[in-house]
Amino acid sequence: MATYPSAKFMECLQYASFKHRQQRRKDPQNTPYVNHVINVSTILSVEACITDEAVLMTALLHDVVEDTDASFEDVEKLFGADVCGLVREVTDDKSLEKQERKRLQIENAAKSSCRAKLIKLADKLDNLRDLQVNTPTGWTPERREQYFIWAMKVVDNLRGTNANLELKLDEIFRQRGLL
Ligand SMILES: Nc1nc2c(ncn2[C@@H]2O[C@H](COP(=O)(O)OP(=O)(O)O)[C@@H](OP(=O)(O)OP(=O)(O)O)[C@H]2O)c(=O)[nH]1
Ligand SMILES: [Mn+2]
Repeated sequence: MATYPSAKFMECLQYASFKHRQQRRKDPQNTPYVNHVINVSTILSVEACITDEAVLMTALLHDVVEDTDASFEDVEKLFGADVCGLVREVTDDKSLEKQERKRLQIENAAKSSCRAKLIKLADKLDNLRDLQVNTPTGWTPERREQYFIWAMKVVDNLRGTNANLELKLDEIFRQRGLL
């Protein structure tokens, strides 16, 4: 009989918390960055009832290549090709201009695999929940509002993936007057 959480899931949690250890979120409380990736994995497990372990592990690793010195090769060596392929799907190319990265998130959302779409939905849900209560340091109210508008365009290209997550996202968009 399988026991949970698995050793590889725990290793993933440890790796993510180590790699993000020096990063903080942009909220006024300077929350440790790892709280965000734990939230994304927890949303998928608790709110979306996902049991696909590679998806839950990738949620923990979804910003590790984008935002730390970890490489895809490191992730593949430690956690295998399946998880690494998913991390690739949810990683922005930081060498591109910010505007282009934002445009590509909208465009690439539609082309993503179903499993990557789940992680992208949970990622946006956590970021938007945070934005409902916080304005990131240095952001104007307009920039915060623009994030909701842009996030809805990304989410629109992820639809048909998980009814529960999409309902929760739509409730936020409704509250902002976007739906
Ligand atoms: N809501 C919120 N976001 C924060 C906070 N700290 C860091 N972020 C990150 O900031 C990004 C949004 O800021 P932008 O200025 O639009 O984008 P940038 O950081 O990529 O330049 C989000 O990335 P994203 O591309 O939308 O997703 P991802 O990078 O998390 O995958 C989010 O992860 C915070 O305290 N609250
Ligand atoms: Mn994220």
